[in-house]
Amino acid sequence: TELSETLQSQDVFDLEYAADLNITNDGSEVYFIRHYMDIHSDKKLGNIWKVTQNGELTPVTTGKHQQYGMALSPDNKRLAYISSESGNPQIHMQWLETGATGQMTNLTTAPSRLTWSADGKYLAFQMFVPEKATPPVSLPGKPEGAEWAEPAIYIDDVYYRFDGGGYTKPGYTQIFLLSAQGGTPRQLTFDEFNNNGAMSWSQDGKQLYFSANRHQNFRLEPVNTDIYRYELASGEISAVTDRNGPDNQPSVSPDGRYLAYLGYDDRGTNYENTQVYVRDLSSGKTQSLTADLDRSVDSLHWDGSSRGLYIQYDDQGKTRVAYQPLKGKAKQLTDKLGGQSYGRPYTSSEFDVASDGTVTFTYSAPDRPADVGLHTGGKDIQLTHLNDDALGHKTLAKVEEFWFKSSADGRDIQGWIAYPPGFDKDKKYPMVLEIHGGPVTAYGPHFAAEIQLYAAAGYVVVYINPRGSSSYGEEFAQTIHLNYPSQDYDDLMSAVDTVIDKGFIDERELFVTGGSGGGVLSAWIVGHTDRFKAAVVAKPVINWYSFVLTSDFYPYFYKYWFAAKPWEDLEGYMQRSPISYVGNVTTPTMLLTGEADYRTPISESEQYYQALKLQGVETAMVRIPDAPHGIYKRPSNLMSKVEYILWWFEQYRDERPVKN
Ligand SMILES: CSCC[C@H](NC=O)C(=O)N[C@@H](C)C(=O)N[C@@H](CO)C(=O)O
Repeated sequence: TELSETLQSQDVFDLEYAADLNITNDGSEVYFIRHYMDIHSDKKLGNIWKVTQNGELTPVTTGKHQQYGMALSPDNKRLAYISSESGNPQIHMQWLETGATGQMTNLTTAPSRLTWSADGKYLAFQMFVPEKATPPVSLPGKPEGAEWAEPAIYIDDVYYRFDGGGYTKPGYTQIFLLSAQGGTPRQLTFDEFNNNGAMSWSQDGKQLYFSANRHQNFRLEPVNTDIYRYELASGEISAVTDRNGPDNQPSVSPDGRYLAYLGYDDRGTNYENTQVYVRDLSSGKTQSLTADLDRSVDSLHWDGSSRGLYIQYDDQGKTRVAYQPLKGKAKQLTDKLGGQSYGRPYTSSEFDVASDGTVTFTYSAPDRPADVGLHTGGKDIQLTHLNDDALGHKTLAKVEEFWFKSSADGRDIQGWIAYPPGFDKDKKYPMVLEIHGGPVTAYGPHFAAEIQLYAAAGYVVVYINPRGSSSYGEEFAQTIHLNYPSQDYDDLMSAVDTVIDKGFIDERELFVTGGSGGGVLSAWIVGHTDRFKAAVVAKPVINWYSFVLTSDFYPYFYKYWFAAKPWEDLEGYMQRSPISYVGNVTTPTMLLTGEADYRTPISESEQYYQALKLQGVETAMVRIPDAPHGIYKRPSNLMSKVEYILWWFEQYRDERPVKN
């Protein structure tokens, strides 16, 4: 295969994908955000497009903007969305019959969660309301015009920085009401809670349901959200749910009788199945519809007749939509969802449903990021082909599923092999083992620029869902509760052995990389075996003690991933930390992390780098300036990541290019 016909790292700027799918009531049209990568700003931008059932595409908005958060009005005549075209994010509206568009707000911070009332007269939305920060100290004696250093920053909140959001400012997210005619939004909530979960109106418009964590100790009980009811007439807020555990995504049925929501009883483990609950709003009687599913439901939409719900959940690396009636068994509709996580092959998708039951969803294929798909008449139809222009003439890696037994206990584990373009089974290839993070997430047969680029460089790429991954049920995910890393290491090694046994891998040319939880496991691997020629450990946790005390979401991590606080169980923390095994490492190991990663802070990578230096192991550190945990979010950072990983591996290939 000619090199020009395979994927090159700069091609990531040509990728597009669909998001924010909104289907019209009659199912004839789907509005969606067509995301694209802007090579000048190095950012993902997006405009609204419309696609009909026969695949006819029309632009709805245009311009180099970030447009998102789209919500089609109940009568399908207007489209509300958030756009940054005036310089900062504002609510905009388009009247679809005339194409007239208006900026509806002049807000000082970014709006989110646009939610139409059933009569189309109002939009509820949320916005952060800053509070005045008064530093406890002010310096005396500054002469007029003097240029002193920036003032010291005083912090006293539990959450003082968030990955991807930077250092926090004092204040809370509040709920607002905007007339669909525009004008001044009215603030509905004022208290010292983040009223920031999903919202749903009662059908008569008198109440607004929302989810939030409004417990006094909410900062240290990070997953204990509940559903609340806001009375528009009085401003009164009352709790609808009250259990220990998350309750979110409230959704009132079209006939106004029921409230559906998602949640689980918090048993303090690393994972519980998220179930669908339905409450009869007059009797208060509540039932779980998915207690027997043994999968986590990620989203739901009511059937137009209020007789059941369409639900989305991950299953063995794929994402499904099923119809779950209020009484009786679920009916599977499609398993073709995915494609929104275009860097690595995580499950990531969304769907919407028309009144007649036509389902639109993000259509996944291993060789394309998310397109718009439709499920109608029992069939799946791919409505858009957003990347055929950029990728259609390229030879991409074929992705093949395989199952194998883990050497630890014979457990069945699922994985995928991505074959280099022009693959010949009679030749021997180098292998890259690529490991996902989470750790409770799932990879699947979805497009991933990183996997495709390693394959385009000539590697057979192997990725699996080791024990602890989601999409296989509660027992599988809980296997690593207080036990990570553990036999997931054996699962990974068994995958390598299984693929070697197929006969086309050069056993001397094994490489390993992984990010975040996958960084933990790749560092664990080099501390436990020397069978890999080189490794790249991306954005890892190296030392659980320091991770819990530097990561943004620390009240969660110490509580759900460990039996005690770090100082109460030093031995347990260190026994599970890759740093404890650095003395065994001989594999050349490079670190790669964003400097603004507040999830797995770069200090984790620095510890390993310095330890490897002290050990005399070949190492290097790649720091990506300003990049948060999601390194891939700026296309050039995704390019840097892949180019550095491939470069590091090439240094240790037998027939390698001359080292510069
Ligand atoms: C309820 S927060 C749990 C942590 C969170 N899990 C979801 O992915 C997380 O951020 N984990 C990181 C340590 C991690 O491994 N992230 C993965 C997957 O998102 C990554 O590849 O970045």
